[in-house]
Amino acid sequence: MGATPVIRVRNVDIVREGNPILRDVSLTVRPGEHWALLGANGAGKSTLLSLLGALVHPTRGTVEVLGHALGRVDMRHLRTYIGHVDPRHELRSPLRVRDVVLTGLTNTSEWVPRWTPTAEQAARAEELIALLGLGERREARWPTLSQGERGRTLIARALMPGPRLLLLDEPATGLDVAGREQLIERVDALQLADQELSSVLVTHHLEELPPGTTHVLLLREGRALASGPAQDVLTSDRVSACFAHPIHLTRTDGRWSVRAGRTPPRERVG
Ligand SMILES: Nc1ncnc2c1ncn2[C@@H]1O[C@H](COP(=O)(O)OP(=O)(O)OP(=O)(O)O)[C@@H](O)[C@H]1O
Repeated sequence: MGATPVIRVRNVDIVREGNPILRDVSLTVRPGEHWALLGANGAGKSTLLSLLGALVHPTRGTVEVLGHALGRVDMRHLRTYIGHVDPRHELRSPLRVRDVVLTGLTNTSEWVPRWTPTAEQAARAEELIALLGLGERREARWPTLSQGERGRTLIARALMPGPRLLLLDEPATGLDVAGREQLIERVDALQLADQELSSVLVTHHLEELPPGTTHVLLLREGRALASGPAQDVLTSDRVSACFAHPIHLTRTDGRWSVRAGRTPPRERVG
């Protein structure tokens, strides 16, 4: 608990066009913690993730990345500590999986002409490709990849510079059940492989939470409804309040599932 937090957000407000989008939100992510941001559509999850990714400034409050305050140091420098997986990644050239992963080092979508990775960098790319379960697809070209393979390629790409924090914005959106399960399995594997890495994952779906999720922040209308260790925060009552709908929550083998409707208190989680 003594280690410098990877991210410390204190009493942040974000106002856009006069509308409050985040209100008095605080969040501290420590090394090795894996957070999930949960909330209904429009709750402010993606806005909070952009703040964590040093992509936007708060209107009020403070954000520190590894002890450096946003606004006092170069945002681009801070971003080198953060791997942000953007599902809207635009790539025009038909690069191979291996080369897409290597563009994480140049922080570009396309391959930078005349840039050559070192042998060590190429080996790291191969390691990440294997870790994300893409070994057999390493030579495949981007346009031929399934959505699930693209998502996992982008996670490997984000990890290339060795960030301290990985941000995942709804990584399972659009995946079929097999694609979703492969993704969760791989996120689980990488969390186990690097005990220092922290992550923050945004989702609406509790079924998509990797079993290694340690902490949860429930957002409702821009406010933190609850925040803390997953087993404390993820109760049927709290999740029902977060989504303004009665929800029954269960946990089996480390994974969560939900169904609508009230159940007798003795059957509820928490
Ligand atoms: N630049 C902006 N100007 C005005 N309103 C904005 C802006 N960006 C986001 N919003 C509004 O802020 C609210 C929160 O948006 P955000 O995308 O962070 O929510 P979310 O929880 O990620 O939603 P979803 O689950 O639908 O992706 C929404 O009502 C959105 O319309």
